[in-house]
Amino acid sequence: MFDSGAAVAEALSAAGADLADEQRQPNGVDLTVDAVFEQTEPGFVGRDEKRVGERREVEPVDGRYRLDRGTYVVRYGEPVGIPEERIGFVLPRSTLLRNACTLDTAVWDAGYEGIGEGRLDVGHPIEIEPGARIAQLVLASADHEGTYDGDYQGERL
Ligand SMILES: O=c1ccn([C@H]2C[C@H](O)[C@@H](COP(=O)(O)OP(=O)(O)OP(=O)(O)O)O2)c(=O)[nH]1
Repeated sequence: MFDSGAAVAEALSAAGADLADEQRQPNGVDLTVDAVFEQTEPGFVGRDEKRVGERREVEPVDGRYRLDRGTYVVRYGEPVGIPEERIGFVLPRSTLLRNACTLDTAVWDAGYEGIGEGRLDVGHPIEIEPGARIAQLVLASADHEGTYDGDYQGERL
């Protein structure tokens, strides 16, 4: 069972997000793009440790990110808080898909609070304005033991 968009908006507002009316959708809340990065060195995923590799921030040109084909990392503009008994998924706005681009999401855990990131795949060059809505967060009911207490807890808050 998924929460209504109003319930998702309530969870984000409780986490400190200042939502515009157009971000409130029937089934979720749109997230905006705050920054775009290109990875410049390998990251590391080991058995016990992990590290995010260096990246370079893409600067807008004449008010737009002008992105060539490739894989980028985006930072979302809103603080997110995933309530207990919920799991979050961030899906791409369909206009991205309609333009041969997409976003990938991992699991947004119950108890996570922070300003998260996602992978933006650009399959055909696209222009995106900083602050534009690019994704939608939905919340579903979920059983869990414990809440998120990992390295990204509280990131960028
Ligand atoms: O696309 C996503 C998915 C999740 N998150 C946030 C919420 C999530 O709760 C947190 C940690 O995600 P995950 O547990 O998948 O990361 P990890 O690499 O396993 O890190 P950790 O070892 O801290 O669990 O990152 C994102 O920013 N982007």
